[in-house]
Parts: sequence; C-alpha cells; structure tokens
Amino acid sequence: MPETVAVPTVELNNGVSIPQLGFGVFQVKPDETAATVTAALDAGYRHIDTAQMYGNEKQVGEAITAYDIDPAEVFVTSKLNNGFHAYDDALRAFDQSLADLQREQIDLFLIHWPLPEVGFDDAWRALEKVYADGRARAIGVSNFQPHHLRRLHEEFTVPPAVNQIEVHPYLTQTELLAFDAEHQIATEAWSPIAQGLVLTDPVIVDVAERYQRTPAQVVLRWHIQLGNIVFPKSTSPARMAENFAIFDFELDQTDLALISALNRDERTGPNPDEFNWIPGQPR
Ligand SMILES: NC(=O)C1=CN([C@@H]2O[C@H](COP(=O)(O)OP(=O)(O)OC[C@H]3O[C@@H](n4cnc5c(N)ncnc54)[C@H](OP(=O)(O)O)[C@@H]3O)[C@@H](O)[C@H]2O)C=CC1
Ligand SMILES: O=C(O)C(=O)[C@@H](O)[C@H](O)C(=O)CO
Repeated sequence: MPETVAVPTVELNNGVSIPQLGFGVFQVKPDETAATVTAALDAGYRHIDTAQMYGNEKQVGEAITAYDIDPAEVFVTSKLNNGFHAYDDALRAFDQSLADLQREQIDLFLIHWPLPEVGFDDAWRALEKVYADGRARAIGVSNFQPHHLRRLHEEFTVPPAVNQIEVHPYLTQTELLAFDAEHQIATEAWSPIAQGLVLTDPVIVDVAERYQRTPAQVVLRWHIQLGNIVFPKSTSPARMAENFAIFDFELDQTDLALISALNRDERTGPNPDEFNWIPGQPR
C-alpha cells in the first residue's frame, strides 16, 4: 500500500467510522472475486461493498480471511437480497451473509431496494434486531427516496446510518443528498463513475488535463469533496491503483461546480420507485 495515502473516514450517525473510499464487487464473477479482492487489498483498499445479490460474498470472505491482516481492519458492507424482505427470511439471509463473509459482525448491512410492491417494514425490523444484537455495527438502506426515509424516521426506532444511491456527474441527486445530510444519513454513491460513461465527457477530460489526473480520478475526487462515500469497481490492478490515488490533490470550487453542472438526471440503473425485481424471477 502506498504509504503516503491516507483514506479519510466518515463518522456515521451511531459513531461508527467508515473509510470514504472503498471497493465495489458488483459484476465481479464469483470465481474471480477472491483474486480481485486480494488485489484491491494489495492496492490499499480497506472497505469492500458487496451484496447477497452479487453472489460473491463467500469469495469476499475467503479473500479477507486469507489476507495477512486482522480481518477487522477491513470494513465490509453487504445488502439484503430482494427476495428476503419478510422478517424471518431477512434474519436467515443475514445469518447466511455472516457465515459466507466469515465474520461475527458485519460492519454495515443495508436493505438493497425499497421494492414498492413488497415494502420494507418487516425487513427494517429485522435489521433493527441484528443491530440490537450487535451483529451488525451499523444498518442502513440503499436506493431509498425521501418518502421512504421519512417513513423510517417516523415509524421505526433506529435511523438508517447510510443511504446508498446512484450518484455521478450525470445524476447529481442534489435534493436527495441534501435530504440525507439534513437527517444525519451519510450518502454512499453507487456507480460513482457511471460505469465509465462520464469519463469521456469533454468537461471532465478538460478538468483532468488541467490537474494532470485521469478522468476517473477527477470524478472520484469530486465525490470525495462533496462528502460522498464511494467504492468504484475494477478488475484491473492498474485501475484499482489509479482510483485509489485521489488524496493528494484538490479540485477548486469552480471545477467542482463545472462537474456538478453536467447533471442531466440520467440513471444508468433502475428507478427505485419502479424496481420490484426479485432475483430468480423474470424481470
Ligand atoms: N446499491 C445498489 O443498488 C448498487 C450498488 N453498486 C455498488 O457500487 C459499486 C460501483 O458501481 P459499478 O456499477 O460497479 O460502477 P463504477 O462506476 O464503479 O464503474 C465500474 C466500471 O468502470 C470501469 N472502470 C473502473 N475504474 C476505471 C478507470 N479508472 N478508468 C476507466 N474505467 C474504469 C470498470 O471496468 P474494469 O473492471 O474493466 O476496470 C467497470 O466497467 C458496485 O461494485 C457495487 O458495490 C452498484 C450498482 C447498484
Ligand atoms: O448492483 C446492484 O447493487 C444492483 O442492485 C443492480 O444490480 C441492480 O439490481 C440492477 O442493475 C439490476 O439490473
């Protein structure tokens, strides 16, 4: 790990600290996950974002356990799969994640999608239970809109520590970020470089040239300066290192604003108010 790089941490609303830069494993094939996570740990990442839906928690757990550090040094997030929103199913699925990840505690466990046709009340009760039992250090949500978050705040005991949502220069989600901040919910930005879509944008290319950085570094730096938690995915060790080297420069206010102005409310992923897909069922 490059010794000069210190990844900042964000303090969640229950006092737990999370590294602001992590590594995501969506679309990393199970048989490539252990090697990929090992390479990410070699590059210095100490925060891995996985999910039951990705089918690779077991390999994430194997890589962390086999690595020559205390596994507790790696912050691990996982997420409840969409088919398990019933209370007992959610508890069982959480137990399976713990076993697969080879941990006694998961650092952060999220409801993956709000599922308008199913709802999330029983799932949140289950997450409150594993949190109360000390088996999740923090609990939160993903893809929640303000109307979902308001219900959680009004009807439940434990407020979500994070909301993991799609955010990048083409989908800045300014109002949702402000809502999260106002309610002490940390925002995690998924697909932070829009799966590569924003990297050829002329504005981003120009900013990158002026700072003598790559487009990905500039976009990730923009997230960091906005306060977002990010975990770009890459299967290339060179890109893992590139995405990690973002803490020795700073974008000025003008360039931050130039990148934010690229917003065109363009999603690369599903709309949470319409997404009801249960893995294993037809879309
Ligand atoms: N909660 C949710 O609903 C969701 C959560 N997520 C989380 O967010 C993480 C990141 O999002 P993801 O959708 O993977 O997309 P990202 O925005 O991280 O982009 C990943 C893509 O960009 C490429 N890439 C990575 N780094 C570079 C670079 N420096 N230069 C050029 N191309 C690069 C990768 O290719 P290559 O591998 O070849 O380098 C890959 O194709 C996921 O892994 C997952 O953990 C994602 C989607 C939904
Ligand atoms: O990557 C995730 O975390 C997701 O939820 C996505 O896979 C999402 O379910 C999707 O893009 C489905 O097409």
